[in-house]
Amino acid sequence: MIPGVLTVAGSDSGGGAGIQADLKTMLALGVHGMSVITAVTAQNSIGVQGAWELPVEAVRAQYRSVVDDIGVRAVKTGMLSSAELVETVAELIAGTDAPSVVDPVGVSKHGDALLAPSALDSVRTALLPVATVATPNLDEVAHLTGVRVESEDDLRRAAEAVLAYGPRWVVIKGGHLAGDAVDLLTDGSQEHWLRAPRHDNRHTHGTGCTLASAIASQLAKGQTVPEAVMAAKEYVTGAIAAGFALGAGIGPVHHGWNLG
Ligand SMILES: Nc1ncnc2c1ncn2[C@@H]1O[C@H](COP(=O)(O)OP(=O)(O)O)[C@@H](O)[C@H]1O
Ligand SMILES: Cc1ncc(COP(=O)(O)OP(=O)(O)O)c(N)n1
Repeated sequence: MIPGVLTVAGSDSGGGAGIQADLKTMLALGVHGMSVITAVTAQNSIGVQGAWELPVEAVRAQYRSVVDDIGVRAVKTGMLSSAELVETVAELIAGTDAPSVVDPVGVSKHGDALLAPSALDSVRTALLPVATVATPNLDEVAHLTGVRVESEDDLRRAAEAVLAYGPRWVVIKGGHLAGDAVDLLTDGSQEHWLRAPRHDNRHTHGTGCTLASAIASQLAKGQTVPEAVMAAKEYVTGAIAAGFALGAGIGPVHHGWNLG
């Protein structure tokens, strides 16, 4: 049976990040992707031109439709926009018997806000505690914990600060540091350093969404968290290497790079 994976995230009209990146990743990794749309963005390679949240009852209804009938083997969250949506999604995940990958999306690559500042506390106190794996980037770590990562040496301190909010595992994404693309996966006792060569490719729109969806896809196929994160890192590294120009700005990663 093909395992089902659910993404709870915002729509990116340009197709590089958000729901669109998640569903493409899931197809490329051989799982059945399903979606709960939390917000719609007007977005392209140069930025986010507009964003509209869906009502809480629309999010709840989409989630119940999928989980109650089809069932899910893993859940991934992305753009949640408001405190009310963060708290609703946290409650839904807590009641679902499947691993969850929480990408605490705050701001797009172009600096456009995808989460209200007033929602940060709900991410800390409601969403992170129900995450199997949290995948913050360095900017999200700084906003959530106050820890500023300037080099690889700071990644362990950042991971400890995020783990204090309760996710079982955390991947601190060091993608915005100079040098190799190094991420740290830890549950507080085991540590796995994931290192890949930095690809000198400006077409990196959607890297974070792609990594988190790939982790959820591998978990749905029965891998352990370390196995899933290592396989996801390999997938996102290949997708970045094959990223391509589209529009006038930052193009998307190539989600189908592994399909031949
Ligand atoms: N230029 C790059 N070359 C190789 N890997 C990269 C590059 N940029 C980011 N990554 C990797 O992509 C993944 C997503 O990280 P990042 O881009 O920091 O996330 P986000 O999109 O949330 O800011 C991480 O595994 C990171 O190490
Ligand atoms: C709708 C939507 N969700 C999430 C993001 C952020 O995606 P990410 O993978 O972190 O990629 P960049 O925006 O950093 O390229 C988004 N842009 N839109």
